[in-house]
Amino acid sequence: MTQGTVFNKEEIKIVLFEGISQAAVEVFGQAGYTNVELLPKAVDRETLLAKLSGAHMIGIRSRTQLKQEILEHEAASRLMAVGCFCIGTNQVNLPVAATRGVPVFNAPHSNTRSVAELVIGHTIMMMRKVFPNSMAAHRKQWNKSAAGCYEVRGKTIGIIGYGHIGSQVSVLAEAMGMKVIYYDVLTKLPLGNATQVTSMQELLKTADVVSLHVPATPETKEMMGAEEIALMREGSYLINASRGNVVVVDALAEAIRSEKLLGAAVDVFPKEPASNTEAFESPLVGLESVILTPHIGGSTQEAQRNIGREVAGKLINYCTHGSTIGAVNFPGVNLTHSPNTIRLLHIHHNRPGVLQKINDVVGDHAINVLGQYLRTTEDIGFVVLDIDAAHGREKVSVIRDQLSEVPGTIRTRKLVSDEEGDHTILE
Ligand SMILES: NC(=O)C1=CN([C@@H]2O[C@H](COP(=O)(O)OP(=O)(O)OC[C@H]3O[C@@H](n4cnc5c(N)ncnc54)[C@H](O)[C@@H]3O)[C@@H](O)[C@H]2O)C=CC1
Ligand SMILES: O=C(O)C(=O)COP(=O)(O)O
Repeated sequence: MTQGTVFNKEEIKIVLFEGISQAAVEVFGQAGYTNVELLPKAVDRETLLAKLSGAHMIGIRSRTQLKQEILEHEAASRLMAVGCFCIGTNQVNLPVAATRGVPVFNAPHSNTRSVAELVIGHTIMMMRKVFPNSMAAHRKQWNKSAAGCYEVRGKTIGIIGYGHIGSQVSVLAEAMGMKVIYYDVLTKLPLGNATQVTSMQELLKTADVVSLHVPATPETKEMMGAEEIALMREGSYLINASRGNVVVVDALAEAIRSEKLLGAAVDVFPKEPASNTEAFESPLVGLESVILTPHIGGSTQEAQRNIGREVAGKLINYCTHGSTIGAVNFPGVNLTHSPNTIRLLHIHHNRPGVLQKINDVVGDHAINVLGQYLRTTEDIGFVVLDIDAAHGREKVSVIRDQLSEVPGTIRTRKLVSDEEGDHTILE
């Protein structure tokens, strides 16, 4: 019989990469998870593997790539859950994580306002040529001129991707007197006086400023190339604070050089330095009408603090209770305290017959099941069984062993609750 290894909360190894907020460490600490290592930046592959070794949970931001090779590496064999302390989860191979039984959590709202504010700032700065004039002033050069400078009032902003960020840009832009049109693959409720247009082409032909707020998907890869930029109005502007490979950067650089576009503001790049010590290279470097920011859309104290709390909370809920609410690649089961139970988690490939086998195993034992939960996605099934602790750990371990043998099983876990219902031990 496999008793499994017993880990108390303070033995659960958590590694947080990329300068995640101290707020996360505090939230872990308050919940009893004190074995937390906080690394200030993204690390290279070797260090990543070394840090992953023995880690139960990790936290990353947008730079750390959790590719198939990393997730399937021996070093990641203990990995139980991943927290993306950001919105984007494209840096993680989500299907592979799921088939390893590793739910991935993120913070879908916490930094959206910060991005929207930066985009508004970028819009005004671009249209007033603030950065080239400021840089000239730093060189002791006085460029007082109205040439090529415009108010944003009355101009049309075209938002591509009207989700959490795009819709907030919409509200803020309208408050400044801009007209808002947007394009989205889904029909979205227009906020204020914004208008949804039916094609991206229509938006590109109409807007004075185009702002991109789509996720990184195969469909959005290079969605703004030379052809699309050619459709934009002469003397218009482009903002990208979504993902670097949404725009063909060479095409954008050419449009700036030819003055087809009067300016651009870019926060994200196809290739970003892994850390602040690495040099930044881009075809846009040196084009003074392009505002370049180092992927800081979500980098505010407020956003980072909120993200730290939110994602740490989700990881704690998963580790302590098995709750997968908020996971982006996993069936969502909302679980809380369950006093005097032994909770078995069974993660499996969602294929016919697995559930029947699980029920057969449970049925073969005369046990009191206090709660049973099932959620599935197309590929993954997640069953949770709350078994009366009166049956004893030994018996439940036998059941767990048998459940582990069910064909299609990816992973099982056993959580033992104390009298208060806190599942303090991971076996
Ligand atoms: N610069 C930065 O620091 C940050 C960048 N981001 C990026 O911004 C992206 C958007 O964030 P949210 O607004 O929170 O996401 P969201 O999921 O709320 O909104 C995305 C919207 O894009 C739409 N969409 C998807 N594919 C599309 C397509 N092919 N054409 C048109 N619309 C399409 C969706 O229907 C949705 O309405 C994130 O995925 C992330 O990559 C997010 C936070 C910080
Ligand atoms: O939330 C996102 O998707 C972002 O792009 C922000 O990434 P970051 O946490 O600043 O590396």
